[in-house]
Amino acid sequence: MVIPGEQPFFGTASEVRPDPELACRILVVDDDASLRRTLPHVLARSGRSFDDCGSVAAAIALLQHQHYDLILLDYRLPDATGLALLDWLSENQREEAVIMISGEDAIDAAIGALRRGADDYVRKPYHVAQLQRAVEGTLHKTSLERANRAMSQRLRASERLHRYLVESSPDLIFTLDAEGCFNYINPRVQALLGYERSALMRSPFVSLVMPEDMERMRSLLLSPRGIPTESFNVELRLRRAVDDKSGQDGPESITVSLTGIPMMGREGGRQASGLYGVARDISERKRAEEIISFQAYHDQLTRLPNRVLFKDRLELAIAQAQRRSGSLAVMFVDVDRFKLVNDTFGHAEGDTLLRGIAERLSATLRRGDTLARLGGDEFTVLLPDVAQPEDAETIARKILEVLAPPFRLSHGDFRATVSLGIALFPRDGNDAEELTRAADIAMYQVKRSGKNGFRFFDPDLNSHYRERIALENDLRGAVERGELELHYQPQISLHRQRVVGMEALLRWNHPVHGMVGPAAFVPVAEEAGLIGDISRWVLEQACRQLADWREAGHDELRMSLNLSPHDFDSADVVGMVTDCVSRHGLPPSQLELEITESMMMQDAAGVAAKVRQLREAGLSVAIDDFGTGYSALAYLQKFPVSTLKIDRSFVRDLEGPATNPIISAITGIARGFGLQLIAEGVERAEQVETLRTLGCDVMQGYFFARPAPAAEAGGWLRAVPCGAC
Ligand SMILES: Nc1nc2c(ncn2[C@@H]2O[C@@H]3COP(=O)(O)O[C@H]4[C@@H](O)[C@H](n5cnc6c(=O)[nH]c(N)nc65)O[C@@H]4COP(=O)(O)O[C@H]3[C@H]2O)c(=O)[nH]1
Repeated sequence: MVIPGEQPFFGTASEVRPDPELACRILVVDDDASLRRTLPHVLARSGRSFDDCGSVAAAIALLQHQHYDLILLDYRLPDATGLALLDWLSENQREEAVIMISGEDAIDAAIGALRRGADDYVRKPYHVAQLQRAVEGTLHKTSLERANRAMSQRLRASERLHRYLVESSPDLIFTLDAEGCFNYINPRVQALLGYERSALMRSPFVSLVMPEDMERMRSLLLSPRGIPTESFNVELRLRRAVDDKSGQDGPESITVSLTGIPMMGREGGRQASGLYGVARDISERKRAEEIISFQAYHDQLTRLPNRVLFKDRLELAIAQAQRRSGSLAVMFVDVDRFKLVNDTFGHAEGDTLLRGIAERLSATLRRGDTLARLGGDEFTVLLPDVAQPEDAETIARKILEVLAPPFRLSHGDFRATVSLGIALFPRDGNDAEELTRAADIAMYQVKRSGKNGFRFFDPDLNSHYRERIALENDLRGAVERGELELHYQPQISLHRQRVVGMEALLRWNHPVHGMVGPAAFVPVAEEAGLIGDISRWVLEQACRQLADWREAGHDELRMSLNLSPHDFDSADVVGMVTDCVSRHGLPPSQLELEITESMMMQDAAGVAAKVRQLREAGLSVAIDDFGTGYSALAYLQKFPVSTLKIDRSFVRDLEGPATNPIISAITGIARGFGLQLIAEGVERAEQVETLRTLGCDVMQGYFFARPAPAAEAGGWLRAVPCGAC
């Protein structure tokens, strides 16, 4: 369809109103030269201009280059009659008005002229006033005709424009009669709903409405009062035609936003004579809204309800149970050793396992139950209708059973077990939070007592675990919230009279409890699977600090930091450390990782191999509590460490020079294996003396300095802490 030009429908006043004063050109065609001279004077008016000529041929020559408003045409001309010029004008579809002036008596001449399109006929001799009247009258008439033509043209253009706008609208536009039946509908209906326009004419609008919305629309459109008299906007679903030809079924309906505007009767009555409706297809938007809302309330990985939706459902179930004095159960399910799968086989395998577990759990539960994934390896179950605790117990057993067969992962089969805690409403809590926490505590008790089982909440153990769980919850996100800090304790060489190393020691600046030591939270972090992130943070901070101190000129300084046994569970501990060291441009030997003797003894995740790789990468490795375990010597063969730290307990028991055979043995071992030796926990001057005489040079302890923030520790690099002086 051609888009009609956008002209204003109402032209300017001057365009449509006839105005005799308007500029106008008049051509006088007469062989009488004196008449040609006189007429312009006689007919002169402001805005009028005149041309003249004496023959038909001369007139045609002028008309080929010029348009006139009026021609005063003599009948008899030397080369032809004025009729010839009239013929020419008509052949050339010219719009000039013509007044034929003639000396012919015969009425036929006048009739002939008027038939051929002359607008008026003046017979010679004429009175001047007669000619003037004829001229005025003709000009007035032609200007009226012109205005009329312009108006019709605009009307046509406007009609085309409006039709175009309605017919090519992306929205469905229609009108309904007073009975709610279509009496106009634009072609868009074909594309949107698949119906022929003609098929819908005279049929009721509600026949297109889906059953879910039918009642609403029926009462809106077909109330006893008839079509509504106020505009309205509703969302509704319209039925699509079944496409038999293409065989494609497509969606059964589309969702539209319908704006209805009543068309009031012409008499200005209160009754609407029909309805003008515009329906916009909002199916896409609706679908997007549904997806967004699904994502907001569901876990992406398993597509199970998430924490928010679970809480919502639980609150609803509690309200219902309260009303009917019923009971319900909440289960907290935590996958045992999940972190091991994730760390050893990678996240993709971890995800597969979680999806598999979610599927099996879903299949075990009934329709009304809710299984949710809270995040990580934690699932919760809401059993909204349990008559007695045994019912929940039966389901818990079923869950353990259904998980028993191994899961097939690409690395091989994995037997997943879960720890499951159960809380009952109203016995263990009155609201969603209390119940979930109680189930969590019960689950935690299962974990502590060997995992792979279930347990009901036991209020006697409540307060202890509550604290513990609160700590764990606080600890989540402590890194992001910037609550962790590193303090540094100097390691001093007596011989060199300076600080040769710093041990990075973790602190948690808790918003309520203040500065918390690692002993209070590192085990919790390890159990909760949070230690990996914390260790990564410690490594990053310590390396950055060492790089700063090196830049300040302390380029021989060594940095020690503690790794958790759990860090060695992770496949990429070596990569993580070497990457961090090289990112900060540190010589690897300047970073010392402290591991404990117990880690070596367990060697569960191949600690020995990883220590070897770390050593091969040039890093230093220290045994932190050397001498506290057994068979220390045997381990030294297997673990190529670089440093032994004499445990605090031996230093504490030092009584006098050479009285401690263990320390003598350790110093001997260090010498024999070519290892560095550090005594830790040195608190008194006598201990310093004894250690010195036993051959231990590097010491660390409160005697020299307590661990302190980097700014203070930096000061010891310039002036050795006083104990060493
Ligand atoms: N009584 C006494 N104690 C002294 C003396 N000199 C130092 N200490 C304390 O002894 C601990 C030495 O650290 P550790 O044996 O590696 O033992 C550390 C280490 O095993 C662990 N830890 C510390 N920071 C981290 C860390 O970043 N990651 C991991 N995984 N564990 C850490 O927490 C343990 C305790 O750390 P802290 O509470 O900082 O306690 C530190 C330190 O403050 C002294 O003269 N007398």
